[in-house]
Order: sequence, then structure tokens, then C-alpha cells
Amino acid sequence: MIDTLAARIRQTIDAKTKPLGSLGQIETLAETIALLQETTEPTMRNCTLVIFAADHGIALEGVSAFPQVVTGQMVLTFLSGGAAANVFATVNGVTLKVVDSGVAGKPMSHPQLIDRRLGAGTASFLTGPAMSAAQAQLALDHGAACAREAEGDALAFGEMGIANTATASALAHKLTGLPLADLIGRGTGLDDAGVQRKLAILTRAVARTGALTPQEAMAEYGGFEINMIAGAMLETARQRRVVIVDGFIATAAAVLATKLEPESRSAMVFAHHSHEAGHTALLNVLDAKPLLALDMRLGEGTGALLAWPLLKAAAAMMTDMASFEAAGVSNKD
Ligand SMILES: O=C(O)c1ccc[n+]([C@@H]2O[C@H](COP(=O)([O-])O)[C@@H](O)[C@H]2O)c1
Ligand SMILES: Cc1cc2nc[nH]c2cc1C
Repeated sequence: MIDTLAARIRQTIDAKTKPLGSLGQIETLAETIALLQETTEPTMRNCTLVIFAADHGIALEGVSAFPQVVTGQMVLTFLSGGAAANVFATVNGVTLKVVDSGVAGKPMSHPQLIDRRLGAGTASFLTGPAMSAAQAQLALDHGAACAREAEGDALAFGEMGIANTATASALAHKLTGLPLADLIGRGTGLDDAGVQRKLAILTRAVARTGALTPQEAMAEYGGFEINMIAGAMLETARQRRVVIVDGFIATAAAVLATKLEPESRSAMVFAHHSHEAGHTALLNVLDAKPLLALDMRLGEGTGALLAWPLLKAAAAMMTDMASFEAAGVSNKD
């Protein structure tokens, strides 16, 4: 007798009209979704992508190929529909929301922009904490609220923030203890000398503190948007909805989320393997096998948007595909 949900889900998949295991990672994805929804007939009807945007004091140390002002400019581009995330969301029927988590400069006022600002960018973590402990906690709370307000069987979280690969690397280093050199990359397009400079600055920055708790790490080295994504992931997981994890920065937020609440890992599916060098190390930390590998390194949730149809296919496989028995197809002896 089959007595566990996991075994019933596995048996449902194996009874479908296909050689055993022949749908590969789609089978694993179906198992994850079905376990989370606690049914052998899961549904994947709708998805929302929430893009969290914020600025980083560390940008002023020259760790990005682009100037800080681009963060706010890209927020306006998301709102006018011209970014890659808008295009991919439209193509795949995903609702898109944009959150100001703390973009530098004066607050932008736009009817579609969700205001969760925690300041005009973080402070530079080269010389002191990026934010206060209270701001770090508030970021988790704001992220959770944004998740509660977003509709979908699955939620994807994107980010926009010049220099946030530097932030993600420093934060991930403190959370995992992995060497910084394994966690840094070119971001928006640094050359070799730029990467060396980024490594030197981050090496100085992380030497400022010793071992940190996850709560301390997200205040010392976090970002408003990264911490909000962690809060949003935690809330989505608590609601037993699927979290679609995007690229390098989103995966750093996922590492933070799992350090705070390890059980959140079971709600996460990993959309793609980013071209950003440090992504492999973070995926390994989470024992994650991403669905796609397209050499993308844009962020914004673009990888998550491209993975969304695979989640729909995995759920539909469970509900709509015939079993050997129902279809009258002979199974192997
Ligand atoms: O998602 C990724 O894997 C990814 C990898 C490299 C860069 N990005 C995006 O580029 C920005 C950060 O790059 P940088 O060089 O400014 O740290 C930020 O807006 C991210 O959305 C995103
Ligand atoms: C133009 C541009 C678009 C982005 N989208 C996400 N990060 C980005 C960084 C830049 C520089």
C-alpha cells in the first residue's frame, strides 16, 4: 500500500504514458509543485513577477560598469513597458509589479509604482553597516507584504539595482563562508581590471566584521531589494506557493531566506543558471539544479519569466496526461 504523499505523486508520474523518467527535470519539477500543493493534481494557472529596485552605497566605490542613476531610469522603463522583463512577461502571460525598495534620489511618483522605500539607497558597507537592524527587519516585512498582495500559484521575484552583484557577493560570503573569489563576477560588464578592483574593495569591506548571524549579515551587507526578496520568498513559502528563483542576486536572497527559515527551500524552483561567475557556487550551496542555461545575466526576473511555461507544463502533465491504463498503452514487462 502506498501511504505517503510523496510516494503517491511518484506513482502518478510513473503511471503516465511514457518510459520511466523520460520527462527528466519536468518530473522533478512536477514532484516539487505537487508536494508543495499537497495533491497529485497540482495547478499552475497564474504567476506574478514582483521586481524590487534599490540603490547601493557601495556603487560609489566603482564596483559596477554602470552609474547609479541607471537604477531609477530602469524603474521608469519597467513602468513604461520597455524592459526585457516587460516583454517576456507579456509573451508568457505573467503579471508584472514594480516596487521602489529604496532607489537613490527623490521618490518617484507614478500610479503603478509600489512605494516600499526604506531610504535613498543603502550606505556604503565599505565603512559601516549598509542599513540599521530595524531597516533590515522592515525589509523582510515589506517583502512579505508584497508577496501577500501578489496573485499567483507561483511568484517570481526580480531585482534592479546598480552594484547589487557586489552586495550579493559580500552578503553571500558572510552567510556561507565561501571565498569571495568564488562569489564575484563581471556584473553588468566589468573588465578583468574592474573585477580585480571589485574583489579588492569587497575584501576590505568583509574584513570590517567577523562572523555574523543572518540577521546581522543582512543589515551589514544586505540591500533593500535583496532583503525584501528574501522576505517575499519566506512569505510565499509559508503560503505553500511556488517561489521561482531568478539569477545570481535572487539566489543570494534565496540563501538568506533559507538561513532564516530552512524549510523555505522546499518551495523554491531555480529558473536558470546565470552567466554571472558566482552563481554556480550559490546554486551548489542550495543543492539546486536550474531549469535553463541560456548564458543570461540580466536580472529583472527575466530567467524566471522564461521558466514559467515549464512550471505550467509540469502541472499539466500531472492533471492532463493519460496513464498507461487509461490510454490502453502496453507498459514494459
Ligand atoms: O541576475 C543575474 O544573474 C545578474 C547578473 C549580473 C547583473 N545583473 C543585473 O545587473 C545589475 C547589477 O550589476 P552590477 O554590475 O551593477 O553589480 C542589477 O540591476 C542586476 O539586475 C543580474
Ligand atoms: C541597462 C541595464 C538594465 C538592467 N536590468 C537589470 N540590470 C540592469 C543593468 C543595466 C545597466
